[in-house]
Amino acid sequence: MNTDKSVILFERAKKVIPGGVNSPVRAFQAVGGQPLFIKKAEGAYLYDEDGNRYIDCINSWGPMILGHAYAPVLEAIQRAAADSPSFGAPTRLEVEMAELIVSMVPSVEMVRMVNSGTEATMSAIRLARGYTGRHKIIKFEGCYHGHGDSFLIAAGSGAATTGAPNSPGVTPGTAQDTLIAPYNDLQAVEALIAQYPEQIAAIIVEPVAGNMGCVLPKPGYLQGLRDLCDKHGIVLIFDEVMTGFRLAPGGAQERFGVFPDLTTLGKIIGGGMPVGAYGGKREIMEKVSPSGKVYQAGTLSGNPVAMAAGLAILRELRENSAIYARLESIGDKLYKGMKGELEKRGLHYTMNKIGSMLNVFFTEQTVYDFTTAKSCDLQLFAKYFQAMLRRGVYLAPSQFESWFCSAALSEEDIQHIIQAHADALDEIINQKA
Ligand SMILES: Cc1ncc(COP(=O)(O)O)c(C=O)c1O
Ligand SMILES: N[C@H](C=O)CCC(=O)O
Repeated sequence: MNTDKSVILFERAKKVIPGGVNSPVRAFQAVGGQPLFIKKAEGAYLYDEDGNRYIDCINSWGPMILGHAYAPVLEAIQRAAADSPSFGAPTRLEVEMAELIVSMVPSVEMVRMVNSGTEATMSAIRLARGYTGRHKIIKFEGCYHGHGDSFLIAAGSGAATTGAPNSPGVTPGTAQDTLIAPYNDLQAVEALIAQYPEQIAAIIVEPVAGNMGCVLPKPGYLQGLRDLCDKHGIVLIFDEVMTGFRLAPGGAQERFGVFPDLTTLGKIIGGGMPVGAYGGKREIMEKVSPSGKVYQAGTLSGNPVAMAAGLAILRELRENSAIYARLESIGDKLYKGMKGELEKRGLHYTMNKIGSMLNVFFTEQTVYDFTTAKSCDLQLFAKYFQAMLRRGVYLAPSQFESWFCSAALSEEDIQHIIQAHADALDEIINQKA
């Protein structure tokens, strides 16, 4: 595979962009080799600068749920851009977007648009603090909520691969207000609440974690968090930046039937444009400025081009329930096919899956939190990643990320991925022996 153009671009990039990338995980540090520079994408495929084609199993980290260059989204973007890309004033599109989100996400009564998932989570905890008058928050080891200071403590995703889950630059004052518990451990949460009575403003959780690989909540875990929050006057925040509109039209909360006070959204709501949102109970959301005193603002918030793209995709997801059936079936086929290939070889590596999120963990332990996720053989994952890439399958370049399938994958693509997985296993296991 010739990747000369990517090699040259990376050399140029490293001179002018820290690490050569605009987001750390893209640098391939966890898997070796060097990143591919992508020139275009269509449907299920990415094309790099050298013209190589890859089946995309990340889909821009989630947003491209219906595949790349999806025609209704492109048309909506072009129409909106022709009217000028930004006004910095209220628009009809924002109202339609808010109405659509409220109609789809069960616990959201009011919503505020921002520009990224990070902004959404930062704003949500500020709001929870303003609402409760308390300072501390609980987050879970290996969960990632963007790069706000309060969240870069025991963080997953790229932070887990760069060896900096607790980022330098976060002040001790900020860090002391973030309390950490293992994912899926209700007793640890109870212990923190007992240790800091009436001091905890919010519990923020990925209802299905995707930033330590795909890790599912144990039965009763989310309801347990809900009950603890109700008992102790704590705001429950579901970070549905990944799971929102992916696991169901109403996200993980619809799928599990557990409803938070606040929800953070991103990725899919922008259809590939930079968007985030936070929303929830009216009583809490009305504390946001200018109806309330909790300040939050944004020059480009509710940007018309981003709203148009998001509306095009959300309308499709709301109106066409066959899409979710297709996503479930894709996830099932990949899971069964790939698991079958592991079993045929007597390999007991763990696979986790829900809907169209899944991944293979190179550990024999059941993976239910960050400690078990970290038991993976990361070198083996790196070899697997490279072996899949050589076979034209583009995975997230880290063990601590979920796969995100798109509905654009054909039966042929699914079989290609399963065959690539089988061949990659043979290659890396032979190398190991
Ligand atoms: C669960 C979760 N929350 C928040 C974020 C932050 O979103 P963004 O990268 O758009 O700032 C991400 C992804 O990065 C995420 O996966
Ligand atoms: N896990 C992150 C978001 O989903 C990966 C994207 C990034 O950090 O660039």
